Amino acid sequence: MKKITLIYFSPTKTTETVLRAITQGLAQNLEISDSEITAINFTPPKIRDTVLAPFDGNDIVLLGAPVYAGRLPADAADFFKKLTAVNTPAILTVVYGNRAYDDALLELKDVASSCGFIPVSGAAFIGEHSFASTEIPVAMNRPDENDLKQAADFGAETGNMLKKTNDLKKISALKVPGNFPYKEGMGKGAPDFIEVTDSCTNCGICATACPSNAIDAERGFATIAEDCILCCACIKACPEEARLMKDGSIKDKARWLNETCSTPKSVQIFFATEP
Ligand SMILES: Cc1cc2nc3c(=O)[nH]c(=O)nc-3n(C[C@H](O)[C@H](O)[C@H](O)COP(=O)(O)O)c2cc1C
Repeated sequence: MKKITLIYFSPTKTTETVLRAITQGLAQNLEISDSEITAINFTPPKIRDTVLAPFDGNDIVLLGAPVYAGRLPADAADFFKKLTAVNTPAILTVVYGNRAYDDALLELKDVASSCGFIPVSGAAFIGEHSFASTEIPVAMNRPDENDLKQAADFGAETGNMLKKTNDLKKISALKVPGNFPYKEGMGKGAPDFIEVTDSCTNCGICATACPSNAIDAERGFATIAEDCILCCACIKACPEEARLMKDGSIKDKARWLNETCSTPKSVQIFFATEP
């Protein structure tokens, strides 16, 4: 009996939504019950201290992360690099905000391979841009119903491929777009771009949502700029909409994305061999 494990970083939850839809199609295709499915969401920093047992040939692992500056977020890459696997098929997914995914899927493939996974399929999905708001929309409401149908179909097609493949070691290497050396990624640290308004009720939901412990409860839940990774999870999680993007370089970037990346992009999927 096969087990499915989803391992993902997803501050604003679009990657999580896509991975769950892929899993649904895969599990249905391979007749794997819910009790054999485990989700490891390593967005909260303390989860990243966990050392996972090695995966083996009874596992199917889905790895997922958003695209940050055309790369994997550094925290996601660092966690993935600690995984180990022997003869384990991996399904790779990056989710990007309708600009481009550049080298992120290639980077994920390279990291997965270096951990011992056998990448069998890969995909780039579109998610609402982290910097987007109702005022400055970018890829709003993606993944939409159509994206999620494609995600489930992608999972099912990967299932078909796995059923036809007797020896994973014999499949050809997965090819995905991207270049090596990769684009320069982003480090930690952000401009002072978030304002906390009087609507804040000190509920602390923003601090819990933050993947980099960058919210200071002692200072009115202000963002600690040097620890911030710009993910905007705190803005999107606030039930009072008390966290706003200030005028400045990040808001300008959101406006640029709104003007430049408004044509909806399509999902792209890749298989190591024909499903
Ligand atoms: C710091 C940062 C950099 C980003 N860089 C890109 C990018 O290079 N290309 C792109 O299309 N989207 C980019 N995005 C948007 C995210 O990839 C997108 O919103 C994704 O759906 C977020 O995933 P999540 O909901 O799982 O957090 C970036 C977002 C952030 C916060």
